[in-house]
Amino acid sequence: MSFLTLDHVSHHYFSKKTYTKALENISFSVKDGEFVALLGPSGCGKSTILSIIAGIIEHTAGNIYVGDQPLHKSELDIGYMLQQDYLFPWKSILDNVLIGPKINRDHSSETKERAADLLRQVGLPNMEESYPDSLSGGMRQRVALVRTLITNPNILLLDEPFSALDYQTKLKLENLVWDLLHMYKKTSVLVTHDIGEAIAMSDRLILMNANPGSIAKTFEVPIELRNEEPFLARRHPKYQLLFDKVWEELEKSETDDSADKGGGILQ
Ligand SMILES: Nc1ncnc2c1ncn2[C@@H]1O[C@H](COP(=O)(O)OP(=O)(O)OP(=O)(O)O)[C@@H](O)[C@H]1O
Repeated sequence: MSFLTLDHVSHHYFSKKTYTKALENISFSVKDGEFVALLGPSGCGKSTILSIIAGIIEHTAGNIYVGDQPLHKSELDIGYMLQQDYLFPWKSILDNVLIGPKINRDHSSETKERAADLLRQVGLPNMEESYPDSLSGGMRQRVALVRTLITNPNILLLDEPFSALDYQTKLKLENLVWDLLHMYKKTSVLVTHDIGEAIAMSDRLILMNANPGSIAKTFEVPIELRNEEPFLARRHPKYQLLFDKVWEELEKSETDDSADKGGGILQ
C-alpha cells in the first residue's frame, strides 16, 4: 500500500478580487521509504503541494490519504526543511535542535544524547554550545537537518533546502542528506528546480507544468542511480541520459501554449 496518496487534488488561492488556479487534478502516490522529487517551472505549485501535505493549507478539491486514512485523520509526523534555516540566533545549536522535542514536552536525556549523536553524524561534533552566527551556511543547514530529524518524523518535506548554498557545499549536503534519509529509511518529497539534484537524489521524478499546476510526466530513476550516493550517481552514464529526457520534456512544457489558464478575476 502507498504511504501517501494525492487523488485528484486541486487548489485555488482566492484574494478579494482574483483567484489563482495553483493546482489542478494532481494525483500521485509515494511509497513507504521512497524519495520523490517534484520538479518544474516557477509557479507550477510545488511548494503548494508541500504546504497541503503538511496541513498548512487546505486543498480545495480531491482527497489525500496516509495509508488508507484521510490525511486530516492520520497521525502523520512531518519534518519540514526549507531553503532558509530559520535558526534562532539567541539559542545555542543544541537548543535550536531541541525546539521540536521541547514543544512535545520531551526534555529527556536520551533526546539530548540523540541530538549530540545526530550533530556528530552531520559533521558537527562538540558544537552543541555554539551559536548559529558562528556557523557557515552549509553548517547551519546541517543543524536544520538535525532539527528536522530529531523528532523522528515519518515523512520529510524538503523545499529547495540546498538552493541558497554554494555549489560545492550543495553537493556535499545532498550526499549527507541522502545518506541519513536512507540510513533512517525516511519517506521524502523534495521540491527543486535542479534537474541534476532531482535525478541524483530521488527514486522518482514528477515533472510539473504551470498555469495551472499539473503533472506533465513521471520518470523512474534507474536502479543503478538509485543505489549510488548523489555524488557518484551524477557520474553514471544513465544520469546524463535521464537528464536529457527530463530537459527535453521541460523545454516542451515551456513552448506549450502559455496563455494564462491559471486564474482570473472574481465577479
Ligand atoms: N498565498 C498565495 N496567495 C495567492 N497565490 C499564491 C499564494 N501562494 C502561491 N500562490 C500562487 O500559486 C501558484 C503556485 O505557487 P507555488 O509557490 O506553489 O509554486 P512553486 O512551483 O513552488 O514556485 P517556485 O518554484 O517559484 O517556488 C503561483 O501562481 C503563485 O503565484
